[in-house]
Amino acid sequence: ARGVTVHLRDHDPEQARTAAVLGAGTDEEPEGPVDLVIVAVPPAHVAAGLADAMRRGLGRGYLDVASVKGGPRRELEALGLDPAHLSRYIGTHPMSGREKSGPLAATGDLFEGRPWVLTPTRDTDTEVLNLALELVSHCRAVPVVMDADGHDRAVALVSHMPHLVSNLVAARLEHAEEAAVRLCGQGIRDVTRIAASDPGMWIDILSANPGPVADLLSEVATDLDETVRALRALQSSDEAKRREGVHGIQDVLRRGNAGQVRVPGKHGSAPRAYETVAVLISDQPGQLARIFADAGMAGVNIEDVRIEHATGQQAGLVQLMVEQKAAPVLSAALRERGWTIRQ
Ligand SMILES: NC(=O)c1ccc[n+]([C@@H]2O[C@H](COP(=O)([O-])OP(=O)(O)OC[C@H]3O[C@@H](n4cnc5c(N)ncnc54)[C@H](O)[C@@H]3O)[C@@H](O)[C@H]2O)c1
Ligand SMILES: O=C(O)C(=O)C[C@]1(C(=O)O)C=C[C@@H](O)C=C1
Repeated sequence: ARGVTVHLRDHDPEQARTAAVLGAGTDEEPEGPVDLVIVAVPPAHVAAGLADAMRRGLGRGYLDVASVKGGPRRELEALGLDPAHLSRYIGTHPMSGREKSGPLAATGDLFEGRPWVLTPTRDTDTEVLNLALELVSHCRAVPVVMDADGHDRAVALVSHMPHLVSNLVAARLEHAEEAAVRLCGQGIRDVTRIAASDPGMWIDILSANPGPVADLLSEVATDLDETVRALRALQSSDEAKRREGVHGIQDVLRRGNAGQVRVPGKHGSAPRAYETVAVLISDQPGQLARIFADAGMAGVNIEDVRIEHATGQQAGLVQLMVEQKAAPVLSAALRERGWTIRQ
């Protein structure tokens, strides 16, 4: 979309072909070295993939997008490459992804407005840093410079520990009664979405960052113990104990609120208050595309979107987040085109 020629290569040629058909580039080999080689393979294969590309002189610059940065760099350094090769490498990590794998899960706007971490060292060639910055800019992401180990500590907090917590919550459902599971609403969908991710990829990620994640999970475990104690106190027949329990729970909820407001909004700044227009859709192909097209015809920009599926029903609720003044315009336009709007 930005006029850059992209050559795709995968150890499974079928994946590269599918990505090419979807418009991600061409699966034909380049005629000579490319400007930038991007290695986007599971973390455990990153160092070998980079070293192989460097030895074959496939590009002027090399980067990877793995979710961990310290391990792949150290593995690459241990492979005994020429230092001139190493200076042409920069480790990066776009802070956006999907719980599904492969080209069919890809979307063109995945990185828009998201942080994209770059981990240059003193030896990184300026031209390579600039190529990486150009890539981030093409993807409309926001560059953030960090050192590799600082990055790994940060993502332990904002990505790796939450991933495990999501799995732990989802694991409670494995043998739960069907009568309970059918009641799943949006809250548990939000909390467990990422638990659908590829376990192989996550074993690689967690194996490369076990210490910081274990430290954080141990803090969560302490909080859990205190929360369980507070809940047990709420069951007590002693009034003073029950009050203690209420304080304990209030404390957890207050601390949760205080942490949640620190989560940045879509464009990296404080979350913005959008108005929600909720539209009822039937479970048929093309419904979402029609809503988006109708919103576009009404001149309304959709800032965010959420979909709630009702269990066991052929219908769902699409929540369109728009600027406050655009909400009445969108509601009226969609009603006029036959959509049912939920207040
Ligand atoms: N999915 C996310 O949420 C996310 C977000 C940011 C970064 N990342 C990182 O991006 C990288 C790729 O993840 P993904 O989600 O795109 O995975 P994916 O499974 O969608 O794609 C990985 C591709 O690599 C191919 N592959 C595997 N081993 C290979 C090898 N040795 N040589 C060549 N190709 C090989 C696979 O066939 C597959 O097509 C990982 O390092 C991951 O940590 C993922
Ligand atoms: O939202 C998702 O599905 C993700 O995969 C997101 C997520 C994250 O934790 O933020 C997961 C791992 C990647 O390294 C980067 C992004």
